[in-house]
Amino acid sequence: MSNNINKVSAKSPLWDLGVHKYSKIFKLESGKKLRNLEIAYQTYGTLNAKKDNVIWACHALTANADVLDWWKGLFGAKDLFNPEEHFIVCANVLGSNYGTTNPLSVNPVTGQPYYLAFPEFTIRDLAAIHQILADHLGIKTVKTLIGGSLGGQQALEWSISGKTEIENLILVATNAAHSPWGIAFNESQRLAIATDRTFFANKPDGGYKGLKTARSIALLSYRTYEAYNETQLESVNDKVTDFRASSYQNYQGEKLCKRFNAYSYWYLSKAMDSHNVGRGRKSIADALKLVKANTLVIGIENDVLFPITEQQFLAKHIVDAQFASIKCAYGHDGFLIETDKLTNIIGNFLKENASKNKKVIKLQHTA
Ligand SMILES: CC(=O)SCCNC(=O)CCNC(=O)[C@H](O)C(C)(C)COP(=O)(O)OP(=O)(O)OC[C@H]1O[C@@H](n2cnc3c(N)ncnc32)[C@H](O)[C@@H]1OP(=O)(O)O
Ligand SMILES: N[C@@H](CCO)C(=O)O
Repeated sequence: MSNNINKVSAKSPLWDLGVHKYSKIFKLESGKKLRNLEIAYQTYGTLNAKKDNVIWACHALTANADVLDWWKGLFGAKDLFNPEEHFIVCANVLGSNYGTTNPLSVNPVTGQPYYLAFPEFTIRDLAAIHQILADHLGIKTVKTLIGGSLGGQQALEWSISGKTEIENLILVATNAAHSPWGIAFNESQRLAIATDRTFFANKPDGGYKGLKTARSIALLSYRTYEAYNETQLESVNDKVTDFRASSYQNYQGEKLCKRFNAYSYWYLSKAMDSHNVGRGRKSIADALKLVKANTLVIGIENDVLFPITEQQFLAKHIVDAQFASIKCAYGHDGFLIETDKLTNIIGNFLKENASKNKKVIKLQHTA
């Protein structure tokens, strides 16, 4: 975790730790139990007296709690979501190797790391853990909850649970249920990991080569044909081997292996597969009607992993939701990169809603 925790702690006496040790047993959606749950999180800025300036960010598959690092341009000192005005919270998700309880944590029952004995978990479990952290921090209202991709899945589930008041909900490049296409991509990545026999050896770098291949596969769903043409096209026509695109796939695979591990990747990709807001509820559309927040759904026009039809579906079924799309040659990963466009769209949406809310309050007052 980054040093920001200490910097923030020094400024704010309210948060002296970046890890919340949950004292109860955490019951997963599956019914399985997890003891000694630890939630690593980062906060930036100060919670105001009214406790109404909370911006809560949910991260995607391989990021961490340091949202000012991975979502720069949207989150930062001079950005739309800044610690001067807002109290920004970001929690590392269950299963991730950036501080929250994960497959390499010690299982208190055996005294050994879990590895593949870690229980499977769902997006709904991740949402329940955000709730635990909000309770711990004394947060009852979130001004703006935002997430992209797997982060958007969590934000949506948390909003549907209705346990914390969410004023504004921003869903980016995400969906109501993970698609057969998305699950197939994730399964292909897990197949790659499982072909690496070291994955079953229970050591921290187990499945390293498998993870490298998995990231290479995943990248094809995060980028586009155009993006590869733009960045990896050869400048000469006489090559028959050693292509730039090949080197790029290798590089990206290795880059992830240096900061992540195959066990976290395995479990988190399964959590993504589990996402379906309709599970145990009347239908997906009915579940979406439970969202009470002012909602903005943003899609990326050439996203092949979470196609824009999925965000249009969300916007159609969430009551009074607004929809916007952005163009980005990158495709899906554009949600991490196109921060100027996101700032513009989200900034306008929040301004509009602030004036709408003011109008409502004024009307109630004069009535
Ligand atoms: C501790 C941490 O880092 S955790 C937090 C960081 N990660 C996250 O938050 C997860 C989400 N982020 C991401 O998925 C990514 O960072 C993204 C999508 C935002 C950007 O992806 P990037 O990999 O930076 O961009 P892109 O796909 O353009 O690749 C550029 C990299 O590939 C390298 N590259 C480009 N072409 C080639 C090639 N032909 N051969 C080899 N390497 C190449 C570049 O040199 C560059 O390397 P660098 O990352 O070491 O600077
Ligand atoms: N590129 C993202 C996954 C896509 O949502 C990540 O590595 O977290």
